Amino acid sequence: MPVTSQPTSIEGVRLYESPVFRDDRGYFQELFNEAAFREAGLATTWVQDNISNSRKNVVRGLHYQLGRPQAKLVRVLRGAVIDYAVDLRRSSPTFGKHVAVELREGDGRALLVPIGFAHGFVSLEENTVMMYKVSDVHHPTGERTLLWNDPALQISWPISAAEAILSAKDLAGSPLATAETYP
Ligand SMILES: Cc1cn([C@H]2C[C@H](O)[C@@H](COP(=O)(O)OP(=O)(O)O[C@H]3O[C@@H](C)C(=O)[C@@H](O)[C@H]3O)O2)c(=O)[nH]c1=O
Repeated sequence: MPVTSQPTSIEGVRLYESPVFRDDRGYFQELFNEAAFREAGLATTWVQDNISNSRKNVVRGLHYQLGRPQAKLVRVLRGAVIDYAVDLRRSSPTFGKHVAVELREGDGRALLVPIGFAHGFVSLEENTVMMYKVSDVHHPTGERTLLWNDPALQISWPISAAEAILSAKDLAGSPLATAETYP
């Protein structure tokens, strides 16, 4: 069955949709079919699959890697998130701008976060499970965090800083003004 794709407000960030077959048992979906994604225009070679489980109001991000940058193909297996991709390509007309997309279990959707973007999400439900493919391996010394609630990003998060649950690393993220970026 074909995977369809649609653009977002930022060039290169795309939303893919796979058919979800529902019946009285529940649903079935092909999570990843290489040929179907290639037909839909996405021929990236993925080298690693990641999964995370988050309590409600967990914010992870906004993350990117220097040296070994990663494209990410992001979907939600349980619960729901608002997912964000922030353009960190200095030469881009949309530098500093972001796309926000709601992803939830059973929606058949996958968001492509290309190389050159920071990525993050907020979990809207308890035990939200996110799964994503990445195009390069984890490179701890190249990991960077863009400060999730830097006002310069103009992201309207659905929760306040007091409600958000973040890692120590993410609390200490860099604002856009001093963040290292991509060419
Ligand atoms: C990202 C990553 C982490 N780890 C380890 C390092 C650490 O001990 C533990 C938790 O790592 P973190 O706190 O960085 O996990 P997390 O905050 O979930 O990081 C992820 O956030 C989302 C938004 C992304 O876009 C991902 O690319 C990734 O950066 O897992 C790996 O072994 N491999 C990996 O690829």
